[in-house]
Amino acid sequence: MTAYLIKGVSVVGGDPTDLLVRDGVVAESGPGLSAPGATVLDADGLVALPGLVDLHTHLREPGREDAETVETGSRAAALGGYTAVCAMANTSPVADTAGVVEQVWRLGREAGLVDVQPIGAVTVGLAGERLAELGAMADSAARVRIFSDDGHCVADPKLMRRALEYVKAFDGIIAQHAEEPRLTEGAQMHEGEVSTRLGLTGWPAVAEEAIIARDVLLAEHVGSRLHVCHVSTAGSVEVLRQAKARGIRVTAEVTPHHLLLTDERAETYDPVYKVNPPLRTATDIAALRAALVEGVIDIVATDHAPHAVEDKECEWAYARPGMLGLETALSIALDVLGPEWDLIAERMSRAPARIAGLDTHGRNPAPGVPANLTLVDPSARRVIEPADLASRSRNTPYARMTLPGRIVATFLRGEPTVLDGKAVK
Ligand SMILES: NC(=O)N[C@@H](CC(=O)O)C(=O)O
Repeated sequence: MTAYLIKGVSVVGGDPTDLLVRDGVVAESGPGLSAPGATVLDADGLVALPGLVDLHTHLREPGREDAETVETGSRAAALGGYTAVCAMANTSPVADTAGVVEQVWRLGREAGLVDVQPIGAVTVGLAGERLAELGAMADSAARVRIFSDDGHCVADPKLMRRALEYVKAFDGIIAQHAEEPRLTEGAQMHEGEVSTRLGLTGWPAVAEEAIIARDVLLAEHVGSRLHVCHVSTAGSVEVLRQAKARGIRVTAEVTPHHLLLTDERAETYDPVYKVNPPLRTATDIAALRAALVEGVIDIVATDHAPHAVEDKECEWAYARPGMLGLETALSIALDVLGPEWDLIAERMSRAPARIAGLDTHGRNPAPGVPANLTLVDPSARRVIEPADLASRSRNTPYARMTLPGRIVATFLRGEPTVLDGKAVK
């Protein structure tokens, strides 16, 4: 196994130092290290972060390998600075059995570019009618701890209660896609001034907030762990703030796109901006950013949602919701938060690793820590070219935008998955 001596790197924003990566761990750190035989990487001006961890990735395999595979999504993740991703269950077949979650887990190991931790479905076929085999998925080789019907809300309160009760036995989590379906029938975008002007059916903020309010109370009642996917409204932030103040065991994520883009993008009628939950208003964005800094929202998660060309390049009403995220997330975080490295490390690596129970991830590079880390050039600026992305899909909302920051290298257990900004395999 090659050793790597990373020279002059700022670890999570600290003073420049050297890191020796050997045998899968950070073996030594400190200024002026030497290591005969090690490959030297000049990291002058670069920042080392713990490898990013994405709690919300759609890898599309099995079923829609034309949009993404475990391998192409893993490569996109590594290029984005990630060392672990949690793969959502809305595949075809749905990841609602031990067999399917083990298949996804095994494909992740074979690709070997990031650790792929499957999420299991809450209900059979995501149909919202009866619980999937949560225990069998938890006991499987994939050791599933997070369950989600993402793409669909677990709308039935009794089923949601049962799911929360069931996973409590093994300290599992229900990750809810908070959308009261009766309030979003036919919805095409955020309900507000822009939807009225465009004449598109709206997805009101209350459809999200009502489910979060219900679910935090259910989680409190049952004493179980709830995670709220892709929080998108200022009102949701207030519900979460109150829930946390009451000591309810709830965590929440926000996506990069909900931190940056508003519903005015729909004026272009370009379906690349169609997403669930929809892009909201500048007021919502301000509240989400503040909540992320404050910790009311725990993490940034990408909701990387690749879609094939025919599912995206069509009329707005027929386009699938969702946008790419893995290869641009860190740049958006830098743009939105500035070079707040400890905050970025916490919200994009340490906290998601803790929530998901991924013990070998989410630790600042230091002697003895598994070498899951990424090196960022904060001074670089890059123009996003969809054709250059490693994802099999092209539905990035940031096409031709100039964004700050570039991932120079990513290490998974001491082995580079990305070097010089390029995937190693
Ligand atoms: N976030 C999205 O807009 N899309 C998700 C599922 C979903 O939440 O609708 C997808 O799987 O494509």
